[in-house]
Amino acid sequence: MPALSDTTPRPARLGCAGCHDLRCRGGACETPHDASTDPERRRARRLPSRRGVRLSGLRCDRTLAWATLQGHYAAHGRDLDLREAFARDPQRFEALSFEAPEVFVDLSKNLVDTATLQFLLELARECGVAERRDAMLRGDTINATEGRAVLHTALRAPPGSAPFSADVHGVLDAMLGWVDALHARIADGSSPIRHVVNIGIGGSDLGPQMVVGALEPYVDRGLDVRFVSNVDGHDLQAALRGMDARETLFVIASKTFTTQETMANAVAAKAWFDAGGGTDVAGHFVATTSNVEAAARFGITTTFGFWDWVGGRYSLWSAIGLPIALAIGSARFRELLAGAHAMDRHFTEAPADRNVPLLLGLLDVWYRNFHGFASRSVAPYHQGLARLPAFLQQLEMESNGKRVDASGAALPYETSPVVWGEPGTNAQHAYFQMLHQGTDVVPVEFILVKQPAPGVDGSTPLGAQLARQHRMLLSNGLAQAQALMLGKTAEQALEERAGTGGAAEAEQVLARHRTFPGNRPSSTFVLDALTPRALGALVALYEHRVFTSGAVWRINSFDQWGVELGKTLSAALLPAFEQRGGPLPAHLDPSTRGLLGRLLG
Ligand SMILES: O=P(O)(O)OC[C@H]1O[C@](O)(CO)[C@@H](O)[C@@H]1O
Repeated sequence: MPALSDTTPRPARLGCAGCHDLRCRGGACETPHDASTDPERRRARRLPSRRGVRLSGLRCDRTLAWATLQGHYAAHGRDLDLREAFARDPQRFEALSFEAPEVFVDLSKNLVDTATLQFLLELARECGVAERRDAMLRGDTINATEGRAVLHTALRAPPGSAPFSADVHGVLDAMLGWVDALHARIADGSSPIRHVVNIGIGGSDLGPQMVVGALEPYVDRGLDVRFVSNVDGHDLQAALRGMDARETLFVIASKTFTTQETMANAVAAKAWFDAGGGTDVAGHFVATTSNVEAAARFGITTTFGFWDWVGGRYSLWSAIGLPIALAIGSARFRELLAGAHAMDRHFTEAPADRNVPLLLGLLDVWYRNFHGFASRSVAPYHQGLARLPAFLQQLEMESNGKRVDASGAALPYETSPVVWGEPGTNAQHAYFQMLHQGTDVVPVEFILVKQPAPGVDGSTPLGAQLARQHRMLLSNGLAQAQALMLGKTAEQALEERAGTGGAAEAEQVLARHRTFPGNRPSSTFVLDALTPRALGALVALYEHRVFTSGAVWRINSFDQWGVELGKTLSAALLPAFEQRGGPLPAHLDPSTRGLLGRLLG
């Protein structure tokens, strides 16, 4: 078989080899070009820049708006009753529902009124959210602890409209050209590739995996795209079961190309490929990374690159999106980018009081810091979005799960809520009991998609049945939001069982179990259809929402130092597992030592 790389463009250019700055054309670079080999200089380049930690605006809890919101919460917010609010204001739905590109958002079932939103918008103004957004879009080093700009928005901007446009579109065109060529060869029978296995973890897995699942009806050329992330070898084994090495393309996806799990799985994949009679590693392994040199050392010659200003959890728009493009084709990948760009423009241009990501981020602050709600549940009523909660866990909790501000000062207020969820209707039969009757209030986010997948229509008996099921799905989603808000009184519960003949006392007790407090908040997002464009817009909506709450909380939403300690300790423990039988390390705490003994014994 011809090597896949034969027809491929050269690896993506990653900017100046010395300073890794894409703007640098060599001659203008003040950093000696041999600096990349000098660890001291490399470290120095990563030091926080002063520019990055100089934050505009006030710390949120020192603003006037914060004090106003505290008063508003005590006077109106804490006791706001949604049922009364709707009875008082027949226009509440119209006043509190919003249009963003591709996504309609109903916030009217939340514990807010228009005054709450005005005070929250004032908070955003005092905290300098718009200034921070503009600094991000300009390419300022807002990720100060890593000395990096944050420019995922540039990845989906049309040519010439954002920083690094030539580089971004150079890689994008090369990657999509490569995808088109492979698809053409699959179509004319000259490529045996049938399966793609993306090996990556975190941002190099969750985004592409979520998108490929969501856009399954758009899968092109019948390519079967799978994802392997866990260092647990069962993950890889399960993904490869029944596959033929000659028909398999591996995408090794890692921004750093050093991540333990991904590297281990890549080695295992290579062993599987060799054992399966594969000979052409260069033709069956490609890499998506910002560390082209490491990919080359692995023996990979086809690499699509990206830049240090693309954070892992914001990277599905970059070369990390290769498995998405392989699954749905280049034109639809461009639609995904276009949808995200439309949301970027909305976030930049829409007036604050109609700016949906801004309002959602502020609502998160309201619930977290004033109501004290510690978690939010996301319930997509679409099986394709099954991995959305997992994707959002990384996006939101890795971004905003911080306890110091961007300058390192300890924060006296709470930051990221726990984000969790499952697709409806499955979630209803699992944890919705707690949402309706538990002791904690958990705001819920319902995501409803008006139209079923293309082809689900009444033209065949199966299509008609699936269309009916789609109607069931939507009625379930809508009903759950209704039930959370309306609840059921003890009197209603008693009334329902009137005449069933139960003893009065027993009926009273039962009614208490069958009572729902109601007044539980939810937001409902409505998409017309789960198209690539709509999904792009939805994901960008979440990205900007997380940016907004992070900016109010004054944290660096773009680093992730909290994942480092565990990695270091794991590397220190590994030798004990590898040299089985040797003495246990003496310095360990008694619990870790005891468990280690148990595992090694
Ligand atoms: O793409 P890489 O470099 O393999 O990193 C994978 C993931 O690991 C993390 O650094 C966390 O461990 C994420 O932020 C990132 O998405």
